[in-house]
Amino acid sequence: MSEIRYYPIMVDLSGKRCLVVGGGEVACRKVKGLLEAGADDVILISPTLHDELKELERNGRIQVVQRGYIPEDINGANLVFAATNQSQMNANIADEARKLGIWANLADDGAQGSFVTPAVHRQGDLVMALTTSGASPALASRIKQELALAYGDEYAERLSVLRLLRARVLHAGARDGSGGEISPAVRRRLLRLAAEDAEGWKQTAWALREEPDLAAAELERWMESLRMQLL
Ligand SMILES: C[C@@]1(CC(=O)O)C2=NC(=C\c3[nH]c(c(CCC(=O)O)c3CC(=O)O)Cc3[nH]c(c(CC(=O)O)c3CCC(=O)O)/C=C3\N/C(=C\2)[C@@H](CCC(=O)O)[C@]3(C)CC(=O)O)/[C@H]1CCC(=O)O
Ligand SMILES: NC(=O)c1ccc[n+]([C@@H]2O[C@H](COP(=O)([O-])OP(=O)(O)OC[C@H]3O[C@@H](n4cnc5c(N)ncnc54)[C@H](O)[C@@H]3O)[C@@H](O)[C@H]2O)c1
Repeated sequence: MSEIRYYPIMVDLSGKRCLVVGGGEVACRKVKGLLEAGADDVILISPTLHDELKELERNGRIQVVQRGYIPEDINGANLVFAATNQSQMNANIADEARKLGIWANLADDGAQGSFVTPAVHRQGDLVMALTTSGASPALASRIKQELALAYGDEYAERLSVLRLLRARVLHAGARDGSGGEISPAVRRRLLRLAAEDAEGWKQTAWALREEPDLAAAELERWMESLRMQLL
């Protein structure tokens, strides 16, 4: 086992400057992962550029500085990805980042960085991120594919309905079908039951998609049927 035990967190990247150094396949994968996560301030430094990076620059998704890295580049960065094919250069970038208290990722020597990037499966609000702590990135990628099969696109819809139900149940003074206030203990049980209910959300999801005017009524119907199950 590696000596590093990683702590997973989910970071909101909006307004955070992400600096990617290198313009090859690996830098490109890191950039795409950042953009998928909503990063809006991605700067890439590299003398050569993968085609997809050129396209992302043309579309204004990232800023590119086409030259080799210089130490000043790191100023103002919140996260740094050192993904050049020069291991000494990657190590220097990581040293500078460490001195400045900036978090850095090293593509060629994960353990020397302050964080590693996980393999990620997304379906709407569902975000599954996993790591093998550097033991086998290829297995991380494989497990991600297995998760993608088990957690397909219905999970995006299921979560959008659960989010609505949760807001409705937690809404201050939420009432049940007969006008009684729902107690905090019952709310918790109701929300757990809703998460376990593999079918109940589907009617609301259908309404949201096809007949938005019916969605609120469908949500009430589902909540009421869950509440009846608690009695
Ligand atoms: C998960 C993923 C995320 C991403 O990059 O977005 C990711 N690597 C992926 C793929 C992949 N990388 C490599 C192969 C070839 C097979 C192999 O070598 O095993 C494949 C497989 C492929 O290409 O299919 C080579 C490789 N990777 C690292 C080193 C250097 C070293 O060992 O330190 C070398 C040798 C370089 C060389 O040969 O010189 C290092 C790291 N790679 C990590 C993440 C971090 C640990 C994560 C973990 O263990 O879970 C870590 C430590 C640092 C980091 O990059 O953050 C992404 C899958 C994305 C997806 O499919 O969604
Ligand atoms: N973490 C991972 O998932 C993973 C996977 C495969 C490889 N790797 C490692 O990552 C490194 C990069 O892989 P790649 O396939 O993208 O390599 P690559 O050779 O395709 O690209 C390297 C890029 O770095 C740029 N570069 C070189 N010196 C630079 C400098 N001084 N400043 C800025 N940019 C510079 C090059 O111009 C090029 O664009 C490899 O050397 C390998 O060790 C990591």
